[in-house]
Amino acid sequence: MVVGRTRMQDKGLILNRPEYSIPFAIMDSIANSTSSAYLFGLALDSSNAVAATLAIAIFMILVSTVCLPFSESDIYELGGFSILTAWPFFTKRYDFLRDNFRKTGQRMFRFHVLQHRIVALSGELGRNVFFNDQSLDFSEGYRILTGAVPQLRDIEIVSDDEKKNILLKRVLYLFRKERVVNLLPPLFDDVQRRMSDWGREGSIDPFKEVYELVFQMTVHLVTCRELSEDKESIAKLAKHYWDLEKSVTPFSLLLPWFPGRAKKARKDATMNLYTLISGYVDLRRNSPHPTSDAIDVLIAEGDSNETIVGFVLGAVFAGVINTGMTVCWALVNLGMHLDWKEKVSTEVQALVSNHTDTLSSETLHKRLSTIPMNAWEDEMPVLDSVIRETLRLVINNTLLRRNLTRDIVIDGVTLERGDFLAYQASDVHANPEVYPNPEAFDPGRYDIGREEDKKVPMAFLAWGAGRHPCPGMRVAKLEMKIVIALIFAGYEFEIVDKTGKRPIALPQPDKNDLQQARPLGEPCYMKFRRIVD
Ligand code: HEM
Repeated sequence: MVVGRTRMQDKGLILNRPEYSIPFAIMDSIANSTSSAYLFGLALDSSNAVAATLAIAIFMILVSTVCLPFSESDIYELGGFSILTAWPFFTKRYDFLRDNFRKTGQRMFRFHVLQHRIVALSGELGRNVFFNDQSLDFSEGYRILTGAVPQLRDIEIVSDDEKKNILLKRVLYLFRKERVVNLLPPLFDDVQRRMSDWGREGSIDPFKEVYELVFQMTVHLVTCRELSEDKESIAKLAKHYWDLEKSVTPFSLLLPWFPGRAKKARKDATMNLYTLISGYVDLRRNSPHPTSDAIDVLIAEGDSNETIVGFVLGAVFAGVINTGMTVCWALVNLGMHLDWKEKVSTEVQALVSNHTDTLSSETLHKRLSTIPMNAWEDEMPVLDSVIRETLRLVINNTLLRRNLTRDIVIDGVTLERGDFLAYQASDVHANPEVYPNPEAFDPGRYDIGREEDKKVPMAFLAWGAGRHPCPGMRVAKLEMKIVIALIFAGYEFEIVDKTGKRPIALPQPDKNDLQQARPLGEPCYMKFRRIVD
């Protein structure tokens, strides 16, 4: 492999590590202290303290950017001031990685976020190490570089649960097939209740209303009926999540210890989430009638309130975003590709007539809720391909790891212990050699005979791969199918722009919008008319 020279090498300027380790050691100590103002003997609430802290922060930022830590490197380093270079990593992550791979022409490049070194990887070799190497930690990268993950440590609730992979274990335990089967009827009730608020005819923003259906179902799956049936509590829960999301700014990620407004907003939102969810855990704990709802199951397992709340926070975060954006885009894609809309409609009609009594006077959602789990999983190949293609086009998250154990050498490049790694799924999902015409919505590319997703190893990464496949896949697919089946069997719909007409151009997701991937430019809407109750 041809390895890029560092910019500093190009300029004949190579600094050794010890020269930058001093200012970064100071930064670390500040970051690790509960408050830099206290470190310097000042009270937090005095305006002097805030000014002093701000001055220290600015000083440290300047020091860190001036003393850019270039080592004698075997990898292309992004030059410039590290803060400025890395800023788009926080604001426009998708573009940042794509553009720098294009610009450098390399399979790997490195940049700095203050004291952290991040290596962006691409290609088959990089992908293989990223997903399979045992030295790579799954959670550190997300915790440190992605602020929207709710963490109880922000409100000084400390538990060892994170280390024990509680979230993964509980998701696997709660989402067992035999458990999920019993949840089908209440999930259909949930969605139906919310959809009936849309009225019989009108127009909705799917990126709000359909997204909310997914939020509702996910909360039901990981908490209890009392919470999921209380519209006001659900709305509050959603608001606290958005408050948390809004509190994340590039500045708050770069200087998480800085006692500014963002830190306070984050703390308040996390506390509000904790109080709300913990209240429902107490409610279930004190109930004389245990149920099979998730909170009751976890109480029976002996989990503390902290563990249960930590699980709920993580599961809602992991569950809603990707499922929400995928089902919204699946509906938009189907609304814009009438041939596929027709095929899905035929498939849904067949499912309904094969598994329900079409002459029954029961409502549609009640009939659908009796369809066996196997039928949802095995008898919807067209919808499966539509979901897969939507995932390929929309879920191009930047996946993160941290190398915690030992140096790893890939193709002559050393990934040092402590380095963060970033891999963007579009590296393969948008590769025209794997997926010809990669921007096109073409669910047929997974058909037998074409099978483009099997052309190279790990060609389809929307559900993860290697050591960390998504444990929520079964439930996420089920949630999407519930929504799509209810819409296809119960409504006529079309995708329109704000004037009520079919958009001239195909709406495209904003891949830098990590929470919702809303359409770029003009919004689009779903115009509907109820046809079957
Ligand atoms: C369309 C929906 C979803 C997509 C596309 C998706 C995608 C992914 C991906 C790509 C990963 C691996 C991340 C990495 O390698 O860094 C992952 C992991 C994970 N997902 Fe999902 N996910 C979805 C829904 C869900 C749901 C509904 C849940 C549970 C409520 C969930 C829980 C998790 C958890 C706990 C992990 C971490 C696994 C581990 O620690 O090894 N996901 N997901």
